[in-house]
Amino acid sequence: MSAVPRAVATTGTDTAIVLLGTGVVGGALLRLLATPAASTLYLVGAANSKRQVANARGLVPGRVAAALAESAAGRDDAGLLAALDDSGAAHRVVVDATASADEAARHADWLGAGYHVVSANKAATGETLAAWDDLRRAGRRGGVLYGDAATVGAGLPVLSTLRRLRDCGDRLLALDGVFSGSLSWLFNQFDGSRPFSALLREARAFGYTEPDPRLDLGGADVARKLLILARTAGHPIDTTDVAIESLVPAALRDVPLEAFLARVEEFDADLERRRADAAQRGRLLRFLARLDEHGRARVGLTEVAPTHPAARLAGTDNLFALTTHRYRAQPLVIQGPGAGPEVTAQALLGDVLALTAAQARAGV
Ligand SMILES: NC(=O)C1=CN([C@@H]2O[C@H](COP(=O)(O)OP(=O)(O)OC[C@H]3O[C@@H](n4cnc5c(N)ncnc54)[C@H](O)[C@@H]3O)[C@@H](O)[C@H]2O)C=CC1
Ligand SMILES: N[C@@H](CC=O)C(=O)O
Repeated sequence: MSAVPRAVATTGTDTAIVLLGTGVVGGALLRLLATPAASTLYLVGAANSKRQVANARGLVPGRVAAALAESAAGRDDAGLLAALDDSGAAHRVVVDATASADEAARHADWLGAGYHVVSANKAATGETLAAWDDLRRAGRRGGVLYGDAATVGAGLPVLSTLRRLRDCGDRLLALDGVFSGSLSWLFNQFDGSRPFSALLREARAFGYTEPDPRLDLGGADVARKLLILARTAGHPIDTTDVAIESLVPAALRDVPLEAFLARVEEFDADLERRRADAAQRGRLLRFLARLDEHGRARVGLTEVAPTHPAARLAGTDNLFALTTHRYRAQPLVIQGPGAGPEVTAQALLGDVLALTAAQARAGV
């Protein structure tokens, strides 16, 4: 068990956290928790899908992976929440770095019970409008905050910008761009020199894709981000309002993940044909998202000219073009890496630090 007594007693102003998910993003957050930037935080619990460790006096982030491997199998969120309660910390935070719909469905309960939630998991805010509304009500009831910076653009300052514009009375008119780091990377590389399937395997190895890459390739991950952005901007749109083009061949949509991963070559023929056809017209393929002035939303593969802003992205770059009432002659554009462990973990840490600071300012 990787527990060490904390060096000092709780001051009443510090922050205890439990971390759900110790994969690509959660693992990077554990590394960040060992840096001076996180010196006011202490980790009292961590879990993967099968095991958990908890100690109200604190865990050593660098020893969590080994402690999980040594622990008995079994998961129970109640044990992790008990560690938060027993910690005596002023601020108790659940960090969700899973892609689990079950954990996402618990966010509202945690908020209602007075735990702050910081999430990279989009399944809570990016699915039904009813779930979105529930979260907001629960946060108000519990008097706590919800950190969502990691859910869009892997922490690029998009949601914070939309909130600021909205606070100033500005209104989002349209939203355009590339909202997926993995799809950006894939189509930035896909020039016919290597099969799409080989690139997909590489993107997964880099940690850019969702645990199940069909969420990316099927457009659902981009649609979730579009919904989160639109709702944050005050447009109450629901999942059924987004037209989604899936790139996943019908035969691969419902097979188990392992079978899907063994058959990704089935993407190659169709995508290579689409790429070559576009190239003949002097155009490139990009996976774009758009919300127009009439509230119509679409995500899908689009042919763009080489001069299109999406054609000039590199790496995992995301691009968000926000056309608002006050930015209507030219959109406000935010661009930068939109996937990857370090930037996403930093977004989670930034949210934990920001909510602690906000509570301190409010005298909580
Ligand atoms: N990889 C990236 O660049 C980005 C990822 N995200 C989001 O971060 C989340 C995690 O992504 P990755 O770290 O890439 O996935 P991953 O597959 O590497 O890690 C997921 C982790 O969650 C754990 N897990 C699954 N169900 C759990 C449960 N019920 N309780 C506790 N742990 C559970 C798994 O055991 C694993 O440790 C996803 O929601 C993803 O959308 C967000 C922005 C960027
Ligand atoms: N799989 C996602 C990761 C970040 O949300 C993406 O590709 O953008």
